Amino acid sequence: MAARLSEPDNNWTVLALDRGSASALTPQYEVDGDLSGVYDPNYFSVPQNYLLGRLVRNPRYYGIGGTAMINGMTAVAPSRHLLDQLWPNGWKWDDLFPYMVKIQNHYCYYLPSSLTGISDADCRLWHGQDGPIDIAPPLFGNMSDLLIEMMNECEQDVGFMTDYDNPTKQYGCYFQQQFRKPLNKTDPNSSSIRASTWEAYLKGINRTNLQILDSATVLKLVFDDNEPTKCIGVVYEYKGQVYTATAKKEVILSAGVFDTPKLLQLSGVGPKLWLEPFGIKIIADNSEVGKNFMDQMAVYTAFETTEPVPPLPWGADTCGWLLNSRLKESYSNWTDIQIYCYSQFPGLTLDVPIVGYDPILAYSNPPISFMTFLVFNTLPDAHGTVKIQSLSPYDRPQIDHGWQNLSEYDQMNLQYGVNFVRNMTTSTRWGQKYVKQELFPGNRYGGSDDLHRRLNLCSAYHQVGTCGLGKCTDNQARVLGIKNVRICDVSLFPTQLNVNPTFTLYSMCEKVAHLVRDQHSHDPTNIASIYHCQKLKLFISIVFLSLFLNQ
Ligand SMILES: Cc1cc2nc3c(=O)[nH]c(=O)nc-3n(C[C@H](O)[C@H](O)[C@H](O)COP(=O)(O)OP(=O)(O)OC[C@H]3O[C@@H](n4cnc5c(N)ncnc54)[C@H](O)[C@@H]3O)c2cc1C
Repeated sequence: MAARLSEPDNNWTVLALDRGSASALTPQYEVDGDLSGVYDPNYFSVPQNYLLGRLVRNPRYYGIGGTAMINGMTAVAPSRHLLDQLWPNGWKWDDLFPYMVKIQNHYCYYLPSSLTGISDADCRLWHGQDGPIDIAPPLFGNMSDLLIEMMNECEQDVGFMTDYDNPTKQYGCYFQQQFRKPLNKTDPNSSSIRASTWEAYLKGINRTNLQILDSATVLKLVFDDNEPTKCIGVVYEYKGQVYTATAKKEVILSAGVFDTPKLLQLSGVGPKLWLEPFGIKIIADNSEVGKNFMDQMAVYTAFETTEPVPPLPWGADTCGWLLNSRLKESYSNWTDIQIYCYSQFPGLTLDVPIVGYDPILAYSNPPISFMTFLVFNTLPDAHGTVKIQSLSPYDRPQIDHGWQNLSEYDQMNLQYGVNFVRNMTTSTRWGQKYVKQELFPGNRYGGSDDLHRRLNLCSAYHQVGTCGLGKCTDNQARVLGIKNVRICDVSLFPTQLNVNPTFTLYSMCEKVAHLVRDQHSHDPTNIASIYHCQKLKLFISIVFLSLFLNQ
């Protein structure tokens, strides 16, 4: 957002504020692993009844680039049908698709289709080449027999997708595509780094009209004394001092699914009933701020294999499925289950104490080959809330996933996924050749899949929805009830997706940048001015983007 809005032809100045430190920009975060761990800022939920009182761990990352600096880098387009049926006008597939193309620099343009699995025609139809974000496909030429045989098995069973971004065929099994930048585009053996938004949009940019300030924590929004619903900037803390950044045009909140609703609520924008007990002056009784919180849910299974399961070339996690549980008629046009298989447990040592993952497998470091299957219910019924629990901007909000009593659908969807994995590993030719036995849950819970779920269900880390389009905002992403504040992060999702969120998020943010540009390029008050706040000249932020005008 900051990069787009500070493009020279806009003639605007932008200030990007992020509470994280500059350590994000060290080479450690350019490596491709999923770095999420106990040292990240973990946002825990309140106890969840269905989990027998366990908390849900929600890792985040503070720093420029956000949580995508520690994520699994999976790049996947959403279902065309889901957007068309469930998303508001202006945000259907045809509206977002141009931006999906705009973000991409896809490797189907640089490598032969025998390696990428994507034909030249499909490459041109579904992928972009001029965008800032590198997307690396799996390299079919460099795969082990185990993976090729899995692909063949899938092809016969549920179908294999060589390109899951092709919306005419988004069902079945796949090898993962990633936000990944090989250092030499045309060399399939090149080493590669994480293609984060930092790397894609901001690294190396030197613009006098863009200031990026890390270690700057936004405390609240500032409103005009004479026009109480008009936002005119933000208050933030930087190196122990408090400053006010005045925004000539807009503030754009991108603090994520937990902190965006928290900041709105602390600023007096949210459900009156939630804010009044804290004595907060109500600026706008927007009853949707912090509601509609949705997280995909995940359970793990593990199987002993006859040989080690290699990662894909470029080190990507191995394979996955997009499936339909057929439990809901209204979801029949898109998938509602995603299954990942990993050559081992992702973050094995990290989630163990928290999600209750089988301690025997986790701590004994078994001298055996095994693979794990992670089953996601991508579109759960369960909805929760995110609300402030104190007046301190440094406190995390109270997070309730709404996993108190899971609906029949939510439980059966997960069961369908686990049954599918069991069938794949025991009844197919591939399973009989490569899989020895179920390690987890195995008979750990006396054969009870319900207990397995209750003791192991965890977040799939795809939390969305706490200031959704068309509910909490208008369909231009402007927060209802106040002026000059827009959202651009996963809180803006009006529904869950059938897949991982960031590919869609980046496309949405490109669209939001477009909307901002459209609105203000016709604004007759587009007059030059630069504001000084104590020691700083002010412009706009990514995390809290205050749009200004240039001189
Ligand atoms: C372990 C893990 C693996 C994942 N894997 C994938 C994957 O493979 N593919 C995928 O698509 N998605 C994945 N996700 C999900 C994805 O990473 C997130 O949905 C996405 O990064 C959220 O982006 P966001 O911009 O909404 O928020 P964030 O990325 O969380 O950004 C919020 C930013 O706001 C800043 N901030 C917060 N409060 C303040 C404040 N008061 N003042 C100033 N700054 C503030 C933070 O420092 C942060 O930089 C994964 C998530 C996790 C945790």
